[in-house]
Amino acid sequence: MEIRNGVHPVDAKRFDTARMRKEFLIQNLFKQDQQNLVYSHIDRIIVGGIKPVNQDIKLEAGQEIGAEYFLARREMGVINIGGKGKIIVDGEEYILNSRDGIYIGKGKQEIIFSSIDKNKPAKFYLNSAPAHKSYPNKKINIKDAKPEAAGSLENSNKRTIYKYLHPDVLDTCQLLMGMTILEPRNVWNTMPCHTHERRMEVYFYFDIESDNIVWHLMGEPAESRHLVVRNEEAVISPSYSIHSGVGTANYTFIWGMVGENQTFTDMDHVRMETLK
Ligand SMILES: O=C[C@H](O)[C@@H](O)CC(=O)C(=O)O
Ligand SMILES: [Zn+2]
Repeated sequence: MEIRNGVHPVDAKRFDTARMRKEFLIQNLFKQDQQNLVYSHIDRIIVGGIKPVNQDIKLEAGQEIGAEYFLARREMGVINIGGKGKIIVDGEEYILNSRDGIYIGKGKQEIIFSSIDKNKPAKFYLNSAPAHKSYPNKKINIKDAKPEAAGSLENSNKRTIYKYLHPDVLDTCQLLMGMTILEPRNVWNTMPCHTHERRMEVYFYFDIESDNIVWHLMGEPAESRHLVVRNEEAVISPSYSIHSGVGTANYTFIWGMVGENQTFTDMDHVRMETLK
């Protein structure tokens, strides 16, 4: 498991492109037949990709977690962005089509990921956070997720925010997770932007076709920086950082949040004139 430390905003001001990418960008998430996890010391979120092709993948804890099994003291959300897949949780089978998600609660011991068709492998994107109470597993189809229409054509940011792991959909200890889909010819996300001092967030961008890119904007509002993000890459966003982006074409992203509360609207909105 790769470990990432937190970054102080005063230090982050001095980072060059390479250092920005080293600290905040997560690349190569999906490695064939491997579990691939990044552990951030920011709220101890784990971000991962699992792409089973020729074999099933059983989720292993690793010494970084210091527990007998991965979810001994954690909870997890998974959204499949690839072909049809299957997750077996302590013997119970869940079939996940593309865009289906699942919440798996603390205490579940054996979690096995597989693809139904190895020519169209599943790609399981996961977020996990510390948890101290066990809530039931639940599969979430995009139709079960709580949708919120956002943006406008005039601002090139017409999109729908689908809340998968959200108090209106199911109970979790702290993890919130969802997927935002931009409409064709709309390229901006989360602008006007916000921070949320009480939660950190991770954005995972996908559906970026061919050689298009997303310019992900981050940093303190008056000290903004960018990361050039390619398909299936994620960005760690500390609480002090804005998280917004503009693509050279439309794209989709999954956001995950952990921290102090689960109030989606608890955002510190940034006025446009504050941005620098
Ligand atoms: O705190 C909330 C998160 O930043 C996202 O849900 C925002 C988002 O998906 C969007 O505006 O498109
Ligand atoms: Zn946010």
